[in-house]
Formats: sequence, structure tokens, C-alpha cells
Amino acid sequence: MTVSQCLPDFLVYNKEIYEFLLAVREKCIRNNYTKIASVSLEINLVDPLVLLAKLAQQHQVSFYWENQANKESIVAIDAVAKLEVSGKERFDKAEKFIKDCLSNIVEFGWDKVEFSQPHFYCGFGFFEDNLQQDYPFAASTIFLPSWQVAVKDKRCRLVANLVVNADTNINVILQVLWTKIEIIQSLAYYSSNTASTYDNSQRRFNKESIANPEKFKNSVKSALKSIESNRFSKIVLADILDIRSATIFNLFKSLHNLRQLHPNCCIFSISNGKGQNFIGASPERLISIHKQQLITDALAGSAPRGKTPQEDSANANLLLNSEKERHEHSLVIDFITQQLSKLGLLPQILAPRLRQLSNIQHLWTPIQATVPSNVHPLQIVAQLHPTPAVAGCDRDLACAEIRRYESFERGLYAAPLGWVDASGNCEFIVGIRSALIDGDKARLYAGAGIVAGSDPNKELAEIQLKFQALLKALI
Ligand SMILES: C=C(O[C@@H]1C=C(C(=O)O)C=C[C@H]1O)C(=O)O
Repeated sequence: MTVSQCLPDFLVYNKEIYEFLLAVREKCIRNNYTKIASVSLEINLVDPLVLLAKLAQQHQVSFYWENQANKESIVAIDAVAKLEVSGKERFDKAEKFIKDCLSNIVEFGWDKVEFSQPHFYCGFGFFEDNLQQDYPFAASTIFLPSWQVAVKDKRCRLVANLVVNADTNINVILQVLWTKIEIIQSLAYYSSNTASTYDNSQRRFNKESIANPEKFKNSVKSALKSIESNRFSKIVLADILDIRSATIFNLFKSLHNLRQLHPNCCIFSISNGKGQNFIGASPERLISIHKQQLITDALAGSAPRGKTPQEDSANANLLLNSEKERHEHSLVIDFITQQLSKLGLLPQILAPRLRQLSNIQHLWTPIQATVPSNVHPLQIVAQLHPTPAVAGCDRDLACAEIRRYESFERGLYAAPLGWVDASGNCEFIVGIRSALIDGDKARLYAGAGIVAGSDPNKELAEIQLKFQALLKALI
């Protein structure tokens, strides 16, 4: 085992943590309550993806998140508190759950360093309820992890959330903590030896049910008629691609491929603790709030990347100048600014630009605002989700039509996935360019915005291009 540079600090901390836990237990005895002791320590650099691969067990919920642009990656394993919730009030209930948990937390070692505090990890479904009875994830899941390891700017922080009550044996939980730290630090070796290359060595898939292209095109044609008759102005129609591999999908290698192939996207994985994972590489931020500064993306309007620089810039120019794509995009900007204004925020629209990914490019307009301290991040998520980038306009009608046209459960696809911390900071992406992994089976999801002027063949080509984001990475 490698000797940790931080080990001497742990020895010093050991006594302090022991005394802290003892004091927490004393209070529990006196007041007859249970507390969550949140212990935060700086540790040697490890790769959170390696921890996900080596430490997370199938029966444990987990969450993995990597944003290379922000130099941050996080793994959260197992839950000390978890809420599964459905229905209209799910965001309110999630906010209350988070506030209740926070009121029960006593902290050790929190400081101003990012990720020194506990985070709550959230996977909200696209719809408030699942219609497919056996869809493997709850309509919404929020959890406070037992273990959180986060890397930010090459500094690594562990947060252990430990349940303490009158009967807790402090020596035992301290031993558990100590052992976990040693295991985590021993994995630093694997982290520095993680292959940096993209591995597609064993890709042998049977495409079981290719998204039915004719059915998709018929849905687009039918939606276009409704748009012509002014029932709605936009609808985002999605399809699935089911594949089966000769062997069980390797989560670690697939996520590692995703981060190699899509370095400017947010790589994520959420596990339900029953063996299924929802993973992806999303280019779309729903909201990010840091120190009350909010930023959100209007991302809609797409074109393929070119094979040569000339073809690429020709495609980019067509996209930037297409009336149809700009209309599709402006519906998203208008919606986001209206929704933020309803919460009393003053949105500021930044200059439009292109979001260029490995095989596709999008029209992109970042929008920013200052968040008043009385507005919880989940109130903003509730107000924004689903935007017309993944649903349509009018939103309610588009959502009802999506359920009518699509014969599969969207579940976590195109839905808010992310985290909230104790200070009102948060990061949520929209769960697109994603797949549900279940042993040797994977279901890939992709959708496209339909507006007046959409061509069913081009929309089909667009979703096939979007499937490639995951298809190239899965192994
Ligand atoms: C719905 C998806 O992507 C969304 C739809 C887009 C479009 O129609 O142009 C572009 C980006 C995303 O907001 C998806 O990838 O599944």
C-alpha cells in the first residue's frame, strides 16, 4: 500500500474526530435523538471514477459526476438518508427533505473549500410519475451519501456522513472511517495509472430493436400537422435504441470512454442500488449556482460536425443563419427568461454561440442571474424543467403529446440530474445523450425538436447522430 502524505494529519485528526463524535453522542443521549456527523478531510488525489469502480457495490446507490471544464469530479456512494418521491410536489418535498437532513447534521472539518460540505444527489424523472411499472428508477430519488469524494482543481476531499445515536460505538465508527480512508488512499495508484485512451476493443452489439424509423417519422409528420394548425409551436420527440452486448457492460470503461470522447460534456452515472445505471455525457446545463450566481443554457438547434474544417464551418454557418433553427432556439430562451422572472430573478441573456461537440453542434445561449437567498435551487429546477429544449411549447400540451407519441418511459432521460449543497450551490444538467444500462442490455435515448419547417428525414438523421454519443462509448 502506498504511504499517504496525508496520513500524519489523520493521526492528529484521529483524536479530534474521536472527541467530536463523543460530544455528538453525548448530545444524542441527553436529547434522545439521532444525528448525522459529517466529517470532512483533505486526502491524497484519487480518481473518483476509480472509486466508483472499486468501492461501489451493486446494492448501494451511487452517483458519479465529472466536469472536466470545471476541473471537478465527484463520486458519492451509499446513502445515510434517501427520499424516493413522485407527483407534482416532488421538488417541494425534495427541498424539505434536504432542509430536514441539514438540520440533523453536525459538522467536523467544514471549511470554505468547495466540496468540504455534504452534497445531496438528485435524479428527477422527466415526468412526475412513471407509467411503466417496472421502470428501474423511482420517479425521483434524492440522497445524502455515506461517502463522498470530490476532486476540484487537483485537490481531493472526503466527506463521510456517519449516523450517531445514543447506542453508537464511537470506536467502531472511527475504525470504519479509518479503514475506508486507507482503502481510498490505496487506490491512488490505480488512479494515476488509469489509461487515458479510448477503448473500443470489444464492441460487439446486437441492435435488438432499432428505433423504428418509420414510426418516428410518422410521429414527426403528425406533430407537424398539429403545429400547422397552431395546437402547439414545438414538440421534442425522442426514440430509443436497445442494444445487447455479448458480455455485461463495463460501467467503468464505458464512463472512461465517455470522458475521453466528450471532454466538454458533463459525464454522469446514477445507480439505483439494484444493478441498473443511468449514464451519459450531457452538453446541456439546466442550472449551476455558485455563490448565488446562476447560469443556465438555452441549447437547441442542431447540425452535424463537418468531416473537413470547410464542411464544418459551412454547417456551422447554415445553423447560425437558419430561420427554423433560430426559431427553435429562441423558444427556449423566451421560456427560460419568463420562468426565471416569475421567481423574481432578473435574467441576463449572454451572446449566442455554438456548442461544438465531437459529432454534432448546437445553438447555445447562456443566461445568467443572481439568486436571492430565499430562493432554493430546487424551486428554480421546478420552474425550468422541462424546458422547450426537451419538451416543447406550450409545455403542458407538449408533455401530454410526448406521452401519446412515445411508447417508452422517458424516466431519467432529458430530466434534471445533479447535486445541491448546504449553502445553496448546485449543478444540474439535463440527462440527454444518455443510456440505461442493465447487465448486458443498454437502452439509448435521443430526441429532436420539431417546429414548423422540420423535415422528418432530417430529424431522424439527427437522433441517429445523437445515439452515436453513447454507442461509441459503450463497452
Ligand atoms: C433532446 C435532445 O437534445 C436537445 C434537442 C436539441 C435540438 O433539437 O436541436 C438540441 C439539444 C438538446 O436540447 C437529445 O439529445 O436527446
